Amino acid sequence: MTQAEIVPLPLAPGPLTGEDFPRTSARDIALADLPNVVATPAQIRPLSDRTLGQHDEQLTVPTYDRSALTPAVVHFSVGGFHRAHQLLYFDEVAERRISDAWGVVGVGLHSRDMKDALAPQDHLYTVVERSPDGERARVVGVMVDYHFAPDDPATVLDVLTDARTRMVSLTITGNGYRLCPQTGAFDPDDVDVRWDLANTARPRTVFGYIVEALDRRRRAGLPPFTVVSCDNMHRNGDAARAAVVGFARLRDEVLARWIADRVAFPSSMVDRITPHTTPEQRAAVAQRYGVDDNWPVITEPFSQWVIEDSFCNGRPPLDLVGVRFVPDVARYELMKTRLLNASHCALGYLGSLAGYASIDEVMADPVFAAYVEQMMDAEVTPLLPPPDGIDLDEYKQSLLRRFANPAIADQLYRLCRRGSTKMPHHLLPSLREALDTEGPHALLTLAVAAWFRYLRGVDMAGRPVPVDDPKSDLLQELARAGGTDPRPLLGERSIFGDLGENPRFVTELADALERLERDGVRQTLAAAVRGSGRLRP
Ligand SMILES: NC(=O)c1ccc[n+]([C@@H]2O[C@H](COP(=O)([O-])OP(=O)(O)OC[C@H]3O[C@@H](n4cnc5c(N)ncnc54)[C@H](O)[C@@H]3O)[C@@H](O)[C@H]2O)c1
Ligand SMILES: O=P(O)(O)OC[C@@H](O)[C@@H](O)[C@H](O)[C@H](O)CO
Repeated sequence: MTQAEIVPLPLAPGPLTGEDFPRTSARDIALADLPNVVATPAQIRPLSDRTLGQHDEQLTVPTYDRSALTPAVVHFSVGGFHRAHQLLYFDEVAERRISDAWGVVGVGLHSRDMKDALAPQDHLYTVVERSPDGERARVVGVMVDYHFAPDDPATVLDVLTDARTRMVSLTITGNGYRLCPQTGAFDPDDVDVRWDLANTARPRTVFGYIVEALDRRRRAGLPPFTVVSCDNMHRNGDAARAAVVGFARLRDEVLARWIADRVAFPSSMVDRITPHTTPEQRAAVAQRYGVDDNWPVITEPFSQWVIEDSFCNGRPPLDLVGVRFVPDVARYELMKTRLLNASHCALGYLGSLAGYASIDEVMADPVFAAYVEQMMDAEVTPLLPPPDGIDLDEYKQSLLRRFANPAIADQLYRLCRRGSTKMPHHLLPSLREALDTEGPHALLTLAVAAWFRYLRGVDMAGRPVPVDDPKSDLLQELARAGGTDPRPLLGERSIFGDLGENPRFVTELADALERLERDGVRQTLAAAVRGSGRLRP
């Protein structure tokens, strides 16, 4: 294979450059045009410790001694995002010879797929960063082991109880916390929670594992580990604390108090848009880099991680590789979730109803691009706390560019999943605050209308759209029953709180639903943003 023209990778856009993933690693690679020459089947080699370095020269591989890594982090739910984000930072710590004390052990709870993919390749995998200008690929080596918990709960508990384990991190999705979105209370009646209380050595939930391991550590006189949530949720550290302590309380009040006093639950803001890997992308990675990776990850160049500086068993030296430790992460998290994640929800539902499949297609439509820019500027930004050194205009412009990145073609179905968890965290708070303060909110209301319409399971042309939500049965039934009357759905107080009792909002939402039905998505959006100067009449 030939070396394609190397062009320097622009740092991720926007004023937060200082916190972006560093580009100065010893084995840092430049963004390259896609190689023209592809590997022949004979040149494609499986990924393993033994074959490292036998792939295309553009594929950078770990240069550190993987066998020297100490397993210190246990991560629950290793999906695309964990592999594109947290593991890369830890990989960088090892690669720069900052420390070999922060190896990561992955744990899966629900599917054996990741174990089947990673175990045969010594837990190595490829991350490909793609931008419109090109891409670069890197093999990550910092994952030292992986367990599928239902196969071997005793081993997972042993690893968690091991004195070398100093941090446990989570990407278990918002639903995994079993907290009521409105009250924040832990659900003691969850069927898996009940199971875990009766089967402490064979838990099903993350909390069953964490609490049993903390109990064993307490009894053995070992210090606890820090629990770091990396899920997109408001104050995700508090959510993790509420769930862990809430679960422990159901077991043993003394243990619950020990956990509440001794365990640190820092909140974090995490950001890197990471779509699901498609079979075509896997094949392209094999052809371009000569590596047969069972499950590569495709992601964007931008990456950001801001963590509250609160650790109870040593802090990993992540500050040396671009992570920002701060006293309070709230303003970063609000900026990110209410601008990025809320926009993802809005564009996901509106774009899907209009027949689009990926967000770059949506952003290429000027009506949608103007809509989301206007929603962020006029309706969300005025409600955000003072940004403190962050240029919000630049930040929003960088979001528009990131959404429009055709090289990752982020799937709309991914953005539309779990609306019943995401809308209450990312979008409804802005809407509620705008209503309370008499602020503009027509575009946020349209996003809610689009979600309601999406829940009927078909787009505006009658084609099916996937409704992937833990509450899908109930929500779909209510959405279909209501039609353009939002009241049945708004009656779900666990999601909407008292929004359904605001007559003004109910009328506006009904009107938005009727307009979507009557005029279609594009025309409704165009009418809503016209006058902003962003869209010509
Ligand atoms: N993909 C991104 O762009 C991105 C960026 C920032 C944050 N995140 C967050 O990371 C989390 C995972 O996202 P992903 O993109 O890796 O998704 P993914 O679909 O690739 O992986 C999700 C993982 O979570 C597990 N999971 C699902 N429900 C669970 C539950 N109730 N309890 C425990 N585990 C559960 C799945 O088994 C899977 O391993 C989400 O909360 C997401 O908000 C994702
Ligand atoms: O992963 P979810 O389902 O919580 O949300 C979908 C996307 O909005 C999200 O994954 C973003 O891509 C991510 O938050 C970017 O950092």
